[in-house]
Amino acid sequence: MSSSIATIHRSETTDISPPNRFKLRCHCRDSPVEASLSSNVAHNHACGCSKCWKPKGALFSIVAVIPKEKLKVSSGADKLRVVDETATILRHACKDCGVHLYGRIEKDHPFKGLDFVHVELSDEEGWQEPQFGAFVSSIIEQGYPPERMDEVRTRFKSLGLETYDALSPPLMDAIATWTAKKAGVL
Ligand SMILES: N[C@@H](CCC(=O)N[C@@H](CSCO)C(=O)NCC(=O)O)C(=O)O
Ligand SMILES: [Zn+2]
Ligand SMILES: [Zn+2]
Repeated sequence: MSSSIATIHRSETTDISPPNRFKLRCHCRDSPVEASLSSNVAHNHACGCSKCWKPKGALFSIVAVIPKEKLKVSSGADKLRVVDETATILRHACKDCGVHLYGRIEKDHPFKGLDFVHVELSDEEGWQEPQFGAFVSSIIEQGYPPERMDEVRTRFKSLGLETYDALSPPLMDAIATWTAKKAGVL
């Protein structure tokens, strides 16, 4: 399946050696859940949607993708539960602290094969920096005053980041391409 989006992402991620050096940890002081990542992430972005995990008080989540075979839960797997079994992204959260360790897509979907992760759960440096703001208008759905959206978008701009009310154009194009191929029109 060389044309799948997962393959495209795989070729964009950078291998880190030695494998499993980089760990994401939930916020539990005792026995945190731990996921080990063996490559860097891709398409890191600030997401304003209501479903992605963000620290208390934050307006945006920082979330990126990694091929699912590059992520292993290395500790505390028994503490994970899926937040919403009906969602496209099955977000696996710690039952005790609520932090999302990874989100996996199991259904037929252009991003199947990728896991969604939050690199701020790692102590290490060197992760891909956020590349854009996604689902920015979605913060209004969570109570942010619409008249203050200019401030938010201006702040992104000052950081050199474009803002979108969906994903970035390359990701939206990849979704549309997958859909068109599935429908047989491409
Ligand atoms: N307005 C909605 C948007 C939710 C949404 O569509 N989120 C995107 C991006 S999450 C990572 O970037 C998505 O793909 N969701 C699929 C899923 O959550 O399963 C809201 O704010 O809830
Ligand atoms: Zn926890
Ligand atoms: Zn999101």
